[in-house]
Amino acid sequence: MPRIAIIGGSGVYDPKLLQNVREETVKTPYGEVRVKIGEYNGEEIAFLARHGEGHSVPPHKINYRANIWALYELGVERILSTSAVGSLNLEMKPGDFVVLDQLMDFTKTRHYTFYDGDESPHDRKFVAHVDFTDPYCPELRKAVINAAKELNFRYHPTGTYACMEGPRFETRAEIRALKILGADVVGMTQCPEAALARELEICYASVAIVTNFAAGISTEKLTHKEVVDLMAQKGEEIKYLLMNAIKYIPKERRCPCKDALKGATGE
Ligand SMILES: O=P(O)(O)O[C@H]1O[C@H](CO)[C@@H](O)[C@H]1O
Ligand SMILES: Nc1nc2[nH]cnc2c(=O)[nH]1
Repeated sequence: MPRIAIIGGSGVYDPKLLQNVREETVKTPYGEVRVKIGEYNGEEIAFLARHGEGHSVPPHKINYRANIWALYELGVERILSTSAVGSLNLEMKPGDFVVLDQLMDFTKTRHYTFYDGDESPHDRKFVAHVDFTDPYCPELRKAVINAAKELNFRYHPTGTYACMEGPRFETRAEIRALKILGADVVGMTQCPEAALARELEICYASVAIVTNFAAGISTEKLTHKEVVDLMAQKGEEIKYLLMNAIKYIPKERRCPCKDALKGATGE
C-alpha cells in the first residue's frame, strides 16, 4: 500500500522517477480515479495527474473529492503536490520554489467538503468543521525544505497562496487587492484540495513553482504556454526535489493532521 502520494499539477503529468509503475482505477463515492503506483528507493508511491495526463481538466472542473478520496482508499497518509503559480512578491522570481505555509480561498463554484450530512454519498453522514489554522503539514513542509537545502535549489520556506477560481488569469486590480491581503503567490488549484486532505486526516503540502509574475506585475501578457514551458524547464528539478523529500518524511506521524477529525464533529 502506498503511504505517500504525489499530485502533479500543470506540467507534472507522469511519475518519471518511479519504477515498476502500474495503473489502478479506484472507485470512489465521487467517481472513478486513475492512479499510477510505482516504487522509489523501495517505497511504494502513488501518483495522480491533477489535470489528467493530457491536461484535459481545467482547474474549476477537477474532481478534487474523488482524487483525495481515491488516495485515502489506497491507504495514503501523506500527499505532496506541485502548484504552478504567479508571483506577487518580487523576491519570489520565476523558477523559484515556494514551500507554501498559508492559503486564502477565493474560489466560487467548487465542492469544498466530504461532510454533507445526510447528503454525503458515503457513511460519513456527520457534520464536521476541521481546524485549518495551518493548512499544510509541518512535517511534510520540513521534509521539502530539507530536500531543497540539500539540492541547493533557490527556494522560499514560507509563502501564502491565493486560490482563484480561474480558468482566466487575474486582473491588475485583483492582484493589487491580493497583495494588500498578504498573498505571495496566486494559483487555481490548492482549494479545495488541501482542505479535503485535512478532512480525511491526510498530511498535505505543496511545492509551488513560480512560473511568472502575476498580472500587472509582469509587463508581459500572461499565457498558459509560459506556465507549461517553465514547468518543463524545471521538470527535472521538481522531480528530484519531490523524490529527495521522501527520505526526510518521518515514518511515524507526529503532526496534528492525523487527528484532524478529533473534536471537529462536536462528539
Ligand atoms: O495549480 P496547477 O495544477 O499547477 O495549475 C496551474 O496552472 C494553470 C494555469 O496555467 C492553473 O490550473 C494553475 O492552477
Ligand atoms: N491564478 C493564477 N495561476 C497561475 N499559475 C501560474 N501562473 C498563474 C497566475 O498568474 N495566476
